[in-house]
Amino acid sequence: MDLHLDAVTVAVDGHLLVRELSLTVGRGQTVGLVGPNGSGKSTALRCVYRALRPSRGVVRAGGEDLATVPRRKSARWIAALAQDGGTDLDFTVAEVVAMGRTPHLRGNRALSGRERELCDQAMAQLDIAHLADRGVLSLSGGERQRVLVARALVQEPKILVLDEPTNHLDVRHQIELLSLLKGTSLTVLVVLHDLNLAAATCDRIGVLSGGQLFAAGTPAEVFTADLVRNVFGVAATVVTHPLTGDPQLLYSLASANTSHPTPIGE
Ligand SMILES: Nc1ncnc2c1ncn2[C@@H]1O[C@H](COP(=O)(O)OP(=O)(O)OP(=O)(O)O)[C@@H](O)[C@H]1O
Repeated sequence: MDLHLDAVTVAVDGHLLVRELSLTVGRGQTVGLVGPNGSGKSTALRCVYRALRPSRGVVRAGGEDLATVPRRKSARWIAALAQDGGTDLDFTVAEVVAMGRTPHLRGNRALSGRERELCDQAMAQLDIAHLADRGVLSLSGGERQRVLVARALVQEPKILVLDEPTNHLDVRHQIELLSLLKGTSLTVLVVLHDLNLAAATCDRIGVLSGGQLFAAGTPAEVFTADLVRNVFGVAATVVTHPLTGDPQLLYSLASANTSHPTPIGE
């Protein structure tokens, strides 16, 4: 299922948080959204998983305007890992993962054998099977993050929306999660702060600055020294990864520009 943001604008209390954002994630593609803190990435994602309704513009999934799709139906299509996702209640890991099936359940129906197998598979894939009976409140940040990704996979969505999914993850789990995203046939829109991991993972990149799309294209098209300087205010050298051919950015601490770049359009 493809995902299309068409001139999405979000205004809150007179502030434009996202302006005229148009972005397409083709079926099965992984598109990364990058940009400085406060540039509107999470706000854009919230419009996709319907935590927020755009003030103007349309979000379409499979050609249908999400604003007109019943919530139960879109909950089956779209799984989200939000920045502040999770629960304050001490469910077990297995229970939280099984909650991913909620949009598919009617009444009090118990999980089928296939659904339980799906949960076990996701827990094994995210390396949390050994934590199945632990309360989620006792987990480390990275363990909890992996539980939430497993819950999203168990939902068997067509579209996966993830806001900084590598938060709290050690380097092995970051690589494992992003390899999983790269290998999946799902349509994925993911916010990432690590530009090198974004370049290695994503088919296409959208760069937000000041709530607007500053650039979009393949990682090689987008990640140039000029762009990184203009958008992030940082000097970087772009090299090609010797094994994968992906563009990778080398930074030097001495090159940090402490004056923040001016948001586009101001
Ligand atoms: N309800 C609100 N009222 C006013 N401003 C808001 C509201 N929600 C978000 N903002 C502001 O909108 C801007 C965009 O926020 P958003 O969370 O989308 O940024 P982001 O690019 O995801 O940032 P980060 O990289 O720090 O997670 C920020 O400056 C934020 O303070």
